[in-house]
Amino acid sequence: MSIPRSLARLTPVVKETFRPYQLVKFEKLLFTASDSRQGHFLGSDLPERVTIVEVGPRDGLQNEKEAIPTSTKVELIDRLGKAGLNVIEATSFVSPKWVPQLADSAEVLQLIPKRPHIRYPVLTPNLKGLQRAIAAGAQEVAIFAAASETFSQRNINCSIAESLKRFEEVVAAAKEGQVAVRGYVSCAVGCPYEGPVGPTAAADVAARLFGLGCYEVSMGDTTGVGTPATVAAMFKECADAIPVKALAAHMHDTYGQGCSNVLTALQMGISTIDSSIAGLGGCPYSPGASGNVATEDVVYLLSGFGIKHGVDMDALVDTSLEAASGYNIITSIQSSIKSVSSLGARSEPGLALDNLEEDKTCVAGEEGSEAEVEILEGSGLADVVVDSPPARRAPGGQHHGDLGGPPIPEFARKALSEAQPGQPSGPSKRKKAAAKAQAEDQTTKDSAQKVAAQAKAVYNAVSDTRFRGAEASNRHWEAAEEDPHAFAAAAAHGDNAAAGAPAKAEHSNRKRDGGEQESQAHKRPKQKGRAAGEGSQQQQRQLPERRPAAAAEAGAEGQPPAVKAEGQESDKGRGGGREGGAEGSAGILAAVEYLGDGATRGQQLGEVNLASYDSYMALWNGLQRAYGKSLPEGTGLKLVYQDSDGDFILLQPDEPWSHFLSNARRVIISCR
Ligand SMILES: CC(C)(COP(=O)([O-])OP(=O)([O-])OC[C@H]1O[C@@H](n2cnc3c(N)ncnc32)[C@H](O)[C@@H]1OP(=O)([O-])[O-])[C@@H](O)C(=O)NCCC(=O)NCCSC(=O)C[C@@](C)(O)CC(=O)[O-]
Repeated sequence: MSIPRSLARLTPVVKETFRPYQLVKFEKLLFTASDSRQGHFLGSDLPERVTIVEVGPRDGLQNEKEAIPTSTKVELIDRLGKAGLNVIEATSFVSPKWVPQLADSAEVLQLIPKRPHIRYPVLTPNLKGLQRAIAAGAQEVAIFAAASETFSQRNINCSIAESLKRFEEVVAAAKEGQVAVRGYVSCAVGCPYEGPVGPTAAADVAARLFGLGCYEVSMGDTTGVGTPATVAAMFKECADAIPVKALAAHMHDTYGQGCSNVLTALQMGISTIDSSIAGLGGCPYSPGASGNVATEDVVYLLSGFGIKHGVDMDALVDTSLEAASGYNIITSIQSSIKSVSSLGARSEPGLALDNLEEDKTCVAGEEGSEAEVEILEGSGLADVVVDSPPARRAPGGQHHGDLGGPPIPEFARKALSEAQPGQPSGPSKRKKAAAKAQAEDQTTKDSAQKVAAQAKAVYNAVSDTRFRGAEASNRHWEAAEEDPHAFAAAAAHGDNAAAGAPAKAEHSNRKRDGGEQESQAHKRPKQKGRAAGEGSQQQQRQLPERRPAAAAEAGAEGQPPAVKAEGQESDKGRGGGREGGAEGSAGILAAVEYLGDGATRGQQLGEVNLASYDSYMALWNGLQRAYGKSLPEGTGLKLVYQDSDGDFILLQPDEPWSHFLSNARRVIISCR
């Protein structure tokens, strides 16, 4: 697999993120249902063809912490087009102050080598965005409303009603310019600020957008909290309000429900699915939301049903691996976590169906043939050749992808079982041949042993890779506990965080799980947002103030935000019961240190009264105001705190505030 320089920065992390279809040529792995069952599932008619709207270049890249070069974005979009995706949401013409990652939208749109059969919609939040998009050559735009008031305010700085008024003029102007308009409804089942959203609220906004003239309305499970049950209820209500053909599903995968929710949408007759290459994505204004459902997973799901989608899986997977390695290490780790937890199930979609016809099932290597197993470059596993078909897991069998153990590729498992004395040895044809001629039997045994050895090597190497990853994380942690500054530096530095931050995020979440949960949105099994919320922090520096005016914030411009424990009104009722640390009856004092280089390393800056702040954003802003000017130019401010166990934790934007208050002993400002 050749990896273009501009796209790739192959990291060890990526080697751990593979899914079966990334190792084995797709068509050799896929299990499909028999022809007779194609298009039907549990009594529902599934669409014959699905349009995939690839949103990675927009939804994915809007969230990246590092600036992605324009040329890379253009290359990614072009490769996605070459892989067969014919609707690719290319970028956003939103305010660059709000989403700096997509500030080069005009250049991106202009530079994409346009292919006649491909559409390149772009997001436009207002008339200004539409005008910019049209000037850059857009032929299709998307407007985006929300079913939740708070999200609407946070995302586009206006109420739902105001946004719809705004969109009225956008749609009118677009029509005049013969530009097609798609609509989005964010938070269609849940809101990161308000919790569950009822189906009627979502359907109302969908109907309004459709009424304005959107040819299609994509229902967004922005935070990925939806399950087939809630998603079905939402789509049912929407389908009562607008034609099903005008509905699309835009699912995020925070809880691993993405594909299930996509299937639910398919069962309800929806034939347009949004997805994102490598599962990139999230929304800068939806703390904790993870990526969109991965395009590879959707393609795999569709292929399993024999539903047409027009995408070349191998080209897609190559692009995905390169995108994951070249763009965002953190995303790769998240997708690793995701794939580890569900790898077994993902590898065998057909097994969910009864009455599979053996003969119509493709496997990784027909008998007597060779299935080339493509192993990622540099993993030491290249050029493994397997000449045995894989075992198929009995329904209800163990999922080897579950956390706690490395996934065992199916073909490896089969080969290993063949090598066990007393085990049935492979397909019946081989058995018969062995019975006919002893010489042949000997050859078969030799071959099986060879395969077993190869498979074992694969398995060991896979285990090793994962094990090394875990070990690296542990080492990172041990080092962090010995030297908090080293940890803060590592956490503040994207590359170093690659090995340790997710582990810490998990660690931090485990800790948090024991603490008070502030809202539904925080009650998730694992944090899937950007580790340490770096993107949000970075953005926060550049964004207009959007915190409610009532939010408490001490400290005048240029002054430390709080240096005394007394006299803070907002301290009341907070911080009681905290042991140790500098804490007064009316305040929670935490030392503020600056993690710099050389002489500035570990410099004590002052103290902050944490109880003066009611949110992560308020604290961040206060510290930025107080100390930002004294930090070296270009310093990105990150917050690390030491908790009551002495652990150092990178403060995340969605950390339940009361938990943070009751645990933080020391705040360290780190920089990069
Ligand atoms: C809507 C606004 C613009 C309002 O932002 P605002 O600050 O309220 O707007 P304003 O009209 O007061 O303008 C403020 C400044 O922004 C400029 N401005 C204003 N508009 C534009 C524009 N279009 N392009 C370029 N510049 C613009 C404007 O000219 C002015 O510049 P200044 O005079 O200060 O120099 C802002 O809130 C914004 O850009 N928000 C975008 C947020 C966003 O992109 N969120 C992510 C996408 S939505 C999503 O991901 C969900 C989705 C779609 O995937 C579905 C799902 O998953 O649920």
